[in-house]
Amino acid sequence: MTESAAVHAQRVVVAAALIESGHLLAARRSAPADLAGFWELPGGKIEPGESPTQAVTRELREELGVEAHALHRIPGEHRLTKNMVLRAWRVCLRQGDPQPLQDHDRLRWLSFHDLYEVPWLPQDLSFVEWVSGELRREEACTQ
Ligand SMILES: Nc1nc2c([nH]c(=O)n2[C@H]2C[C@H](O)[C@@H](COP(=O)(O)OP(=O)(O)OP(=O)(O)O)O2)c(=O)[nH]1
Repeated sequence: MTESAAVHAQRVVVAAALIESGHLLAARRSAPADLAGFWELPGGKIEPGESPTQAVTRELREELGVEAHALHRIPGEHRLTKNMVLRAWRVCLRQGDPQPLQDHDRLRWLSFHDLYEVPWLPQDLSFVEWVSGELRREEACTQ
């Protein structure tokens, strides 16, 4: 890779929309100071050699102590910085009960009705909006 290509290489942050029984898992960030207290979809940066879905699985193992599987990407993306972009995946839980082991100090399972009760990071809102549509459809099917 040329020097200028390396400077412009894009780092991807993967975020997981973990949905179970009509609820989305939201995580409250504990650091850094400017993000602490805001809620997000758990995840992190893709490591060299990893696919996005492998990164989702690794991050959820590290941060929440669960085994999870990325099903498909959620449309859209958010540019975080010149070299970093946020993308999200719809994820299902395979094993375990999520715990805030790393980067977060609280977790909540949110239903369609309380999805916006927490202060989301603004950059996550388009993904939360997509999830809202999914949860509304799921709820309609179970009535
Ligand atoms: N994981 C995650 N990060 C988000 C979201 N929204 C958002 O702006 N970010 C930002 C916060 C951070 O600047 C960056 C991801 O950093 P991170 O600290 O979670 O990444 P990481 O687990 O790989 O940790 P590290 O390499 O920085 O130690 O993306 C989101 O929904 N999930």
